[in-house]
Amino acid sequence: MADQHAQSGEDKRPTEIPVIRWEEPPEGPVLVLLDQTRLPAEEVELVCTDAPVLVEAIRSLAVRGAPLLGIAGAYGVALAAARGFDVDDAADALAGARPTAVNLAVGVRRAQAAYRAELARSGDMGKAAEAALAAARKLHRDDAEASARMAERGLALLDELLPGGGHRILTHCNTGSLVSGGEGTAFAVALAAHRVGRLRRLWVDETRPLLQGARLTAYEAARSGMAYTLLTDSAAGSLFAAGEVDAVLIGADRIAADGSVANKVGSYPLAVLARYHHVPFIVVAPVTTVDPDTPDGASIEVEQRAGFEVTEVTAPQVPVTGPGGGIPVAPLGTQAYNPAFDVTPPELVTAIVTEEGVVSPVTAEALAEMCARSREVTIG
Ligand SMILES: CSC[C@H]1O[C@H](OP(=O)(O)O)[C@H](O)[C@@H]1O
Repeated sequence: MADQHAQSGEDKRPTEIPVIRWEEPPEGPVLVLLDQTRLPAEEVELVCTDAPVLVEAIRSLAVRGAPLLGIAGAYGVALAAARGFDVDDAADALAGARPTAVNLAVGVRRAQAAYRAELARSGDMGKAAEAALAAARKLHRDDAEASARMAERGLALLDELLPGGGHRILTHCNTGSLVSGGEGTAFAVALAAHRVGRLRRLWVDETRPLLQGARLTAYEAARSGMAYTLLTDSAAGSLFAAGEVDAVLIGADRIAADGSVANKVGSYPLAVLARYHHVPFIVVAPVTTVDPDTPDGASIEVEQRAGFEVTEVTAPQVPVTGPGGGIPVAPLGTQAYNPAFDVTPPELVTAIVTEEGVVSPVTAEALAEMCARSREVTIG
């Protein structure tokens, strides 16, 4: 099978530009983002001066991926506070920008709570703004640390489940440095395996309709020097049938209390294929993605996105004619079904890998115990 072997470059972060950074130029603080809608063709920075600009960046997926959304949301609250905007209005707009990834609201509310607590304590809005920024910076640091621990735990699990090394991993969407304060979630595990010579190949689902796999994961894989192969989402089944997949590694946007996993649309079919072909289906996500307040999969709000993302493709070098600003690939007026995520039931999940530990089998009790342990660590 033809391999797309990445050019043998040294292992480096997917871009020379940080995915997200806070800056304080003379004209006032800004949040600078790597615009992920422009990758892989261009590394373009997006400068956010207030919450509404950041809300649009979240909605357009210029900044995306559950853990990074939490970090960006927290910085967004700090930005509103630092620039004297209404913090509660900004927090509500940011938390509601995308409904499925619980991390977004978690990050926003943490920074908002820090702001409110300091304002109540000191009555000083400047100190309150600094408290919100400190909360955002802590979330950023904590996620980087969580990413490293998930990579370590995930690699250990792969080695346990697949003795002999030479793992052939299939992944979906994008879960690397572009969704994280560190090296990501599921992709970080593949990267760890690559670095110790135990990744034989990364199979990369293109991930229609927004092609996070083709545009972003292939980009990160190429920069890492690992062997990877891009495939259409519909080709995954034949890979399983050919015995070419040793494990599936995916991220998550929200994990309900019963262990149901919301992730990029196309994840559930992979879980069914994995079960049928007796292949481990592993979810890698920080504890901030587990939502004890969402009881089960049916309670997860799945973001429905605009149909033109399905009926059109965008190619910057080609004049666009479609109502969505893209090139129509379906008759004009075609209605499209475009859920951004789907939900995998816990019984199809082999393990959930977090920075606090591995939950397997996935039960509500095991998840609750892991979350309680995490809170003890956080509070401690
Ligand atoms: C590990 S978070 C990455 C997660 O986010 C992606 O969704 P989106 O690109 O719409 O933000 C996808 O669900 C990934 O698994």
